[in-house]
Amino acid sequence: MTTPETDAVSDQRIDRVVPLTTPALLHHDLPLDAPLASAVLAGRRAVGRVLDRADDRLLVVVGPCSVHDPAAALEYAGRLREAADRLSDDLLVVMRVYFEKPRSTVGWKGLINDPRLDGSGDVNTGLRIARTLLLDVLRLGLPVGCEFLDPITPQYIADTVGWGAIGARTVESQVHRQLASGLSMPIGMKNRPDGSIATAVDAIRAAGVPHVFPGIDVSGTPAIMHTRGNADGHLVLRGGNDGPNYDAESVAGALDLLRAAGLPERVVIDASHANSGKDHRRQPVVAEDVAAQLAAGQRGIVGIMLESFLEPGRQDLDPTRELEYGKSITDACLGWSQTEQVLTGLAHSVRARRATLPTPA
Ligand SMILES: O=C[C@H](O)[C@H](O)COP(=O)(O)O
Ligand SMILES: C=C(OP(=O)(O)O)C(=O)O
Repeated sequence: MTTPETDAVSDQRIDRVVPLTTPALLHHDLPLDAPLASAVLAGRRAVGRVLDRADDRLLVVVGPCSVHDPAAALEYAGRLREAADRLSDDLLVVMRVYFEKPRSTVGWKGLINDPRLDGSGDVNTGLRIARTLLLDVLRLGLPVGCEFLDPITPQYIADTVGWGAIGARTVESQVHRQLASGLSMPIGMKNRPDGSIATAVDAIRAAGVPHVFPGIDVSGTPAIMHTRGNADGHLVLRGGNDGPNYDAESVAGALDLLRAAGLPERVVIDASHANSGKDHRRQPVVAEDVAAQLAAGQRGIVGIMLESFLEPGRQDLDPTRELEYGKSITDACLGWSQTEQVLTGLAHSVRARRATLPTPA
């Protein structure tokens, strides 16, 4: 029996509750068929081989800071696919297809949360658009990379994902470390926004072992998840409040921390975020420095992340103005032509690094 008192206890700050579709329903409507599932598995294996240095190519996670217009993202994917094919001897290209944006304070939280870009929060539509695009990008022949932010959304989309990230703002969170321990793909742990690398190293260790925690299963039913641990965790250096951490000295320091923790000595360098001061024009500078480290024989750098879209820069989400096609509404991105130049330069440096290694007998 409810009374005014019992009614007044719960959900006092919940304005509305709207039913959410289940993961199983979304999978039913938008299935990952057998050929696409094979492509996802091949992508994950390829990433794993680069991380383990069984493959001497460079992992490149490249694409928009966030997807807000699936048509533009798909056009981008078409261009990236051609570049990825051309450079596939040296680069393993994964497209950033980011739908969940962690905000420093407030702001648009990504296409899953708000697909209409107007605060209406139609998550059902957001999930549907996101899964459709993920399948489309896979069909084009590119593995996809996502940040996992919400602990519920992975059941809706994670089957399509070849590489995942836990972001700088959530890397210390037990919820996200547990989540990573159960995710099926390699997960990059970013250093904290204040620059703490030790926190990301802790996250790799925490996600590397089994956990038990409440979650939802694919039918949407509350479930107790018993995970196996994720052995493919790795560090992503994205710079911090006190400056960048992509330089050779920072990389060496990060590799030392990993060694001391008994973890594989491998890092991915994020050329954007605090490594570029969010100025897209600095991403090529970071990439050149990384390329020089590779050419000098640094094998600890296994990958790089670039924020890139069709058009350079960024634009504000302003409801009174039409958005410019192919331009980021979150962080500033490299434009396409510059992206191609950066990718070509990285491929050269991978060849130079290969030349520094002894030829196998
Ligand atoms: O990658 C995107 C942003 O850097 C991240 O979401 C934080 O953005 P904000 O500081 O503008 O909120
Ligand atoms: C939010 C992101 O990065 P970070 O967590 O490093 O700020 C991102 O890569 O979109």
